[in-house]
Amino acid sequence: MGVAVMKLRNPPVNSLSLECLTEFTISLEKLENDKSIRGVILTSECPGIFSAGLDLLEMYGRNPAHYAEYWKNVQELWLRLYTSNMILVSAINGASPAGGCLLALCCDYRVMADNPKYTIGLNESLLGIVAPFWFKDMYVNTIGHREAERALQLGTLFSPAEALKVGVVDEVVPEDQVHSKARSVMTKWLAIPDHSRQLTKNMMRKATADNLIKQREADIQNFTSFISKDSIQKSLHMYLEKLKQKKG
Ligand SMILES: CC/C=C\C/C=C\C/C=C\C=C\CC(=O)SCCNC(=O)CCNC(=O)[C@H](O)C(C)(C)COP(=O)(O)OP(=O)(O)OC[C@H]1O[C@@H](n2cnc3c(N)ncnc32)[C@H](O)[C@@H]1OP(=O)(O)O
Repeated sequence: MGVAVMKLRNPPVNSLSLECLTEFTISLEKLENDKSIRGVILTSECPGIFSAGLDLLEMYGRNPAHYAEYWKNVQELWLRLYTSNMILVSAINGASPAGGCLLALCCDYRVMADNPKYTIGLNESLLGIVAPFWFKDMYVNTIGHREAERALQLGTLFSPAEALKVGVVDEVVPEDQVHSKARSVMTKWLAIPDHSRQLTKNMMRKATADNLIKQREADIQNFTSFISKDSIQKSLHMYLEKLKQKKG
């Protein structure tokens, strides 16, 4: 039926390393150029994890040129996903913090597994960093200004039930039904003529995408100088240590 399934596979936690981001963007571009493909189901092959978001090791202890290169690729993936002409449905089969949530938010419809261990949200403030304006814009577009304001400040990671209530996801289903539900949602969306759906999607999303496009270079510079600060590097160090200690 012209539907591709993209499975994120970067063990152990599907963090979005530079290599992973680049491969993702290229795969997406190929699908976009394949006229037989009308829809993509985005899911994960890592058990219990949709995506741990941006790779913290790409943002910690590197040089400014690396940060700039990394951020350019984060922007590129976001622009491609958010403005895709294809129907994107995410089958969220695990934890989905920060950049993981961002991937899901780019989709046209989000189905999440009903497992309270899985959480989703933009938790950047918990790491001592700030979600960029275009993450924020997409959050506001999805859940409204007040909910986004609160969730961004608190770095809220929502359980599936909470995510459904606030509108971060569209549907929560038993874990073993995530994929079948994503497929049935896709079938419904495929019934809409592509041209009218695509024009409508473009009308809804263009202003948000253009907002980044017109200041991409400045955004890269902001990110690079922000992430290079000693205080921010210190926060990231502490967060990485906390992740390590969780194990021991
Ligand atoms: C003024 C403003 C201007 C500009 C904007 C500025 C800044 C914006 C900057 C950045 C925005 C970033 C968005 C992001 O996506 S940041 C990433 C946020 N991600 C997280 O907080 C998730 C952290 N991870 C977890 O919570 C958990 O790992 C988990 C729930 C995903 C999985 O838990 P598990 O118990 O199954 O696994 P762990 O033992 O915790 O982890 C295994 C292994 O993986 C490492 N790891 C986890 N997450 C990441 C990651 N995101 N990047 C890199 N590595 C990660 C973890 O440390 C473990 O490593 P070791 O095995 O100990 O080596």
